[in-house]
Amino acid sequence: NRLHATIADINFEGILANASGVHCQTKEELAELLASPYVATAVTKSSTKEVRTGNPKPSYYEFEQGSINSMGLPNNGFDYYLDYVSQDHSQKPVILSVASLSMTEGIELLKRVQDSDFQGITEFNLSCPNVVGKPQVAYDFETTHQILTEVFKFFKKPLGVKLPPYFDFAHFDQMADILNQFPLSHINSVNSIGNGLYVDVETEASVIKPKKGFGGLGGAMILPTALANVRAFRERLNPDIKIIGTGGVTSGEEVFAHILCGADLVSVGTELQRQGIGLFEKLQHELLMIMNEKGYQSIDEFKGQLKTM
Ligand SMILES: O=C(O)c1[nH]c(=O)[nH]c(=O)c1I
Repeated sequence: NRLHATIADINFEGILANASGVHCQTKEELAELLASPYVATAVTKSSTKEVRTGNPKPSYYEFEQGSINSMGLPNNGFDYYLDYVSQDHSQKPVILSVASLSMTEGIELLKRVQDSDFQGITEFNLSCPNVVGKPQVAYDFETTHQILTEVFKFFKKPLGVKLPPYFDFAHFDQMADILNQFPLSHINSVNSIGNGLYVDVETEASVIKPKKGFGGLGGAMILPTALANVRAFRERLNPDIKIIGTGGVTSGEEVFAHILCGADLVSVGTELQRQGIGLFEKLQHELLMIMNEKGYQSIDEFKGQLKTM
């Protein structure tokens, strides 16, 4: 297969996935993703111990250049998703996303994953920007180091982390130094650009209700930030730590660019929300066309091979 990847000894046929949060709230949505021959894996909505309804609506808004969301971590509860991923989906791996409303809750949930029958990949979301009063954990390097130190005392299954975008080389360096201390299966980079603000000039108002209109940015406009983060971490991280590239994918071109920067899998959020599951066939077709034009048989021939001047 020309499009393949391996994370934590788990093989993926194809390289496309949903971004956590999109088309992954219910078992039906997850099953629909897995049923698509163009989807390599499904990532669950980040889950918390308790069921959450999330922030008041409207909490999602799309505009030409992308999207803004302040969903507020709505989810059907950890047990619901652990039950689903623990069922046999042998035809495809499923990634379980776990949120951390607090260090103690995150650790408790990961202990339950460790003690469960689930043998797949868990992704610890350290970057939700929309829980009122809660900071994005991964912007606090000391706390991130502390949490990962605690977690890896007991967690022996494949574990990755969902990271927010960073914007400073000192932060790329500091975060990579921390991550390289742990046997992580992968990082997923980037989460939305936190706390953007979209203003509707006609109504002179913000467009989502939570947090006076502040929310995470996604879609086409975040591509350069997403690619920079994928590239920066690929250059800095231990090669055993794989990368799921997320952010700004609307066509095969951006999938190609993510791989060129070092991504092993590529996940899609805003555009998936817009176009639905049919998008994956389009993305895979476009990627293969680009590879044919360039004479690449497999993505291994160009993965991480971004040229510089
Ligand atoms: O508001 C959300 O539910 C949300 N929204 C995002 O853009 N990223 C996240 O990690 C989460 I947990």
